[in-house]
This record gives sequence, C-alpha cells and structure tokens, in this order.
Amino acid sequence: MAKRARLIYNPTSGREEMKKRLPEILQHLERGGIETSTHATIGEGDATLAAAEAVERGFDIIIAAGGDGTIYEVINGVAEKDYRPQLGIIPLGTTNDFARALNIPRSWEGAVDVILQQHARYIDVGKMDQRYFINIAGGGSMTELTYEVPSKLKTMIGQMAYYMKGLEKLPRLRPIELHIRADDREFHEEVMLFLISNSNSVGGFEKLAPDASLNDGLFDVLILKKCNLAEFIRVVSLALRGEHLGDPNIIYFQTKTIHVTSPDYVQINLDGEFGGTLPCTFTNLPCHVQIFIDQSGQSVYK
Ligand SMILES: Nc1ncnc2c1ncn2[C@@H]1O[C@H](COP(=O)(O)OP(=O)(O)OP(=O)(O)O)[C@@H](O)[C@H]1O
Repeated sequence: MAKRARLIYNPTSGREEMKKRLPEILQHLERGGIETSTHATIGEGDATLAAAEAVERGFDIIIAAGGDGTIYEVINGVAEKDYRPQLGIIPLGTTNDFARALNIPRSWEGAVDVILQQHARYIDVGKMDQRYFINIAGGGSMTELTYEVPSKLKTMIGQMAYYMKGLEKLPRLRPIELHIRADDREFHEEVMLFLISNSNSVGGFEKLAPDASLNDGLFDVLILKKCNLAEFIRVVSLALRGEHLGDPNIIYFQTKTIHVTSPDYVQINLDGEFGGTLPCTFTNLPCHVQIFIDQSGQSVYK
C-alpha cells in the first residue's frame, strides 16, 4: 500500500525559484509511491498546527518544505505526540542549516530522492521549557538577527541579508551576564553569546560545534566570553575556519541538560525563530524523531 505524506510548505521561505517546482515535486513523490497532499502555511505557527493535524490524521510521513523555521515549527507539532510520523525535508529556505547537517541536497530532485529512498535516522530533539528545537538554541549579541531580517529581503538577496544585519548590529554588541548550571558544572560568566547545538551546522557556519552529533543525546554548548569588538571579529573569523575551539575566549562542553538564568533581558533563538526569554532549561530528548537522510555518505555541500 502506498504511504501517505502531508507536505507542509512555506510559500514565503527563501528560495522563490524552487517553489515554482512544487507540481513536479508532488509528481515525483507520487511516482515513487508516496501519495502526497499539501498544506501551504498562512503565517507564524501554522506549520505547527498543520503538523499536529497531520499526526491526528495518521499520515505516515510529514514533509517540511521550507527553511529552518518551517522545520522548527513542524518539530513543535509532532514532538509531544505519542505517534510521530517519519519526517522528510525539502530545503526551500535561505540558509537551510539543518538540511546541510543531514546532507540533504539543495536540488528538489535530490531532496525528493532522499525521501523516496526511505532511510530514516533517529535524531535527538532539544526541549526548551514547553518548546522544541532540532538544530540550535542560543542567546546574546547577534543571535537575534535571524528573526530580525525581513523575509522579503531574504527572498531578494538570500543569505547576504543575514550578513548585512550582522554588520549593522556589530557596533551595538553588549555582553550579558549568565548563570549556567549543566550536568557537571556550574558557573557565572559575562558573555557575548551562547549556543546550545544539536548539529555541527549552525548559523551558516559549518564547523561551529565540530564535535556535535545528532544522535548522541547531548548538546554541544559554545560560549563566547565578554570581549571587545576587535576580539569578537577575530574569534568569528576563526570560527568561520573552524579554528576557534582553542581560543581563550571560548568555552565549549557537552551536556544533556542546561539551565540558564540572567539578570539581563535575554531573548532565545530556537532554530532561527524567536523562542522566548531567559530563564530557561534546555533538555536533550535522545533519538526522539525519525528523519529521512542521505545514505550515500558523499557530502553534497562540498
Ligand atoms: N504564509 C506566511 N506568511 C508569512 N510568514 C510565514 C508564512 N508561513 C510561514 N511563515 C513564517 O516564515 C518563517 C519561516 O521561514 P523559513 O525558515 O521556512 O524560511 P527562511 O527564513 O527563508 O529560511 P532559513 O530559516 O533556512 O534561513 C517562520 O517565522 C514562519 O512563521
């Protein structure tokens, strides 16, 4: 019997060109034996409602067609359910960090082929209080920029929109004071930013959390201590090359849970979306969802 999939599609996510291919995407899925119906999202949070509805309706597969924000919303619609359909990803977004972490091709044919091969892998999910994330959580200078960039600008100039916002924010960088309690440590530190990551592909950087594994039940925590602008730029340029871990401004460790408080107002970014404010507890839910991945072993991003 053919499997039934619900394709949840964000018509406003980054890559206009690919969205024109939706009819072909659907045909390709049907020919491969996956009977697919679609839901186009109408605004913030709609992909979460659509995913929850797809679970209730007993779909075998939910396909998130959009960027990291769409995947995040879909995860939030399924994470709390007892029955969680297998998940597929078609990267239509601007950065598509999570698709990159799973080596899912940027071409629609490649992404659909990964779904048709039906090799699903169990992946850890992060829980922040009542919300869930699949790739990264973070706070502090710069981490807010992903949800501050207007979606129209992302559509027009792609990832460049994030870089421009980053440059605009640089002169206004401020440290925040954090109290951190993790599995095996507790400390107080003034920091520029902190990242709690599930994968090694975050924020457009490919080697930011080089030891992160998607199914080890652990977060990789990366903290940039308080520093001046020149130091900040120096460490970011090291991070672009994946050479930042030995730097004295960096704290890097793994943990299953982490509780973060601050006397400052600190927004939390979950997979590129606004997720709330501190204080928060982050917990890793090991191997919580199944996602179709490429089995070829060959990186499609090199
Ligand atoms: N119809 C819609 N109109 C406006 N916003 C929408 C609509 N549908 C979804 N959204 C919002 O779009 C955002 C998600 O965008 P998405 O991540 O898919 O694309 P992106 O931002 O271009 O890609 P990336 O996150 O990979 O850079 C979410 O904030 C979501 O609430």
